[in-house]
Amino acid sequence: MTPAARVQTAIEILDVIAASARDGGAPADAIFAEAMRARRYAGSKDRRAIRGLVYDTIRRVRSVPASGRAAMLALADSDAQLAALFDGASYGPAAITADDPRAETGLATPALIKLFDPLVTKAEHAAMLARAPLDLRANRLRSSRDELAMIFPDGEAINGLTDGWRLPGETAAVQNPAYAEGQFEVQDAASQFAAAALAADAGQVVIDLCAGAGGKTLAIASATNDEATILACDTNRARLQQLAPRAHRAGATSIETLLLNPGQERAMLADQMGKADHVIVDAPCSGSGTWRRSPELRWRSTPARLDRHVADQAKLMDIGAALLAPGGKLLYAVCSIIAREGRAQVDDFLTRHRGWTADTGYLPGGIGRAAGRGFLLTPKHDGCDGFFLARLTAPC
Ligand SMILES: C[S@@+](CC[C@H](N)C(=O)[O-])C[C@H]1O[C@@H](n2cnc3c(N)ncnc32)[C@H](O)[C@@H]1O
Repeated sequence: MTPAARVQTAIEILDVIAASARDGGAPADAIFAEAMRARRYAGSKDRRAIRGLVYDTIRRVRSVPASGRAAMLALADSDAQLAALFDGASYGPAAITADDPRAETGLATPALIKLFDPLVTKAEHAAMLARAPLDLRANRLRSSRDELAMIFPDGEAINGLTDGWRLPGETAAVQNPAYAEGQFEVQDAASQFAAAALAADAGQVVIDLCAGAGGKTLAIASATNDEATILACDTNRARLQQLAPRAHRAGATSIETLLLNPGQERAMLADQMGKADHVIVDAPCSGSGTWRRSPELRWRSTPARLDRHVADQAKLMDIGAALLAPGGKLLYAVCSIIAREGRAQVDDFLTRHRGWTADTGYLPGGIGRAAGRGFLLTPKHDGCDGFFLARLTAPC
């Protein structure tokens, strides 16, 4: 493909990504993969170049653009070589005209930035879109961080994490046979801190209320030497179904799964009420802490979607609280830096639930900053995804 044809292809893919972001459809990665399947004539160099153009554009444009072309032109405005490819050649983009619209650039819209936690000042913004490293978590049931260090000598330990091993972002770690052998999982440091903050012990009952594909469930099984009783729940069948093969690979046998029907969570969990030692609510959220990995989430953010997340989070925290035995611990976690999903959510919970207390001291020294009655981790301060955590103790 000519360089101009690659640009035009990237524009067409961006059109689909933008439409999907507006409608809440498939994520950018899936759209890109599908677009490449449909263009078998594109070689690996073409694919790499197109991917670079698509993601550089998404990083540059702050909200869903009117068109792929308007988005690409916003990138071309700061790249003369790219702008020169808009020359009207066949298969390339049409020449730039005086009234060609541009998408707006930046981290996020001013309205969205206003919703950030006060700790997320302007000095934090650049890191929120910087390229992320690849973090691994050694599975103690099959391996150790020292073994990962031998397999991936280019990596480094992660401050505060016994099992974490950090690699350059482009490392194809999952192609290493050690992955199929269950020696490690790919898991951002923030999620590893969250699972460790639960501090569950062997013999205890743990409920992971929003287990998804089980990232944190597996970390808990590893940390408890597979000797806790873990119930992993989710309303998303496709995600939850991924947990059994992952647990098998990891050698974890202490996990049961329960697919919940939305709206019937309490009834379906009736047998478990008041019994758990620990509940983790890793709630659905804006994902605003993960923009460096999924920059197109900025394009998906709307006030209505945020309102829905905030309502779901409150509901799930209340269910989590009801599942706990007296004195049990609720770990609330969201990969978000938006105050309504973090500190404000916890304040509201503590207003609704008298007698509960907010814990401290569950993060390693130097990790996270107090954000109300929880803690906020950010890419700049902590070198991981943006994450809000709060550990709350039920009255005895
Ligand atoms: C942030 S993700 C969880 C990620 C997962 N814990 C991990 O570590 O990989 C949030 C999950 O909440 C689930 N969810 C949404 N509403 C739910 C509900 N009412 N009950 C249980 N799970 C729900 C979503 O399907 C999604 O998998």
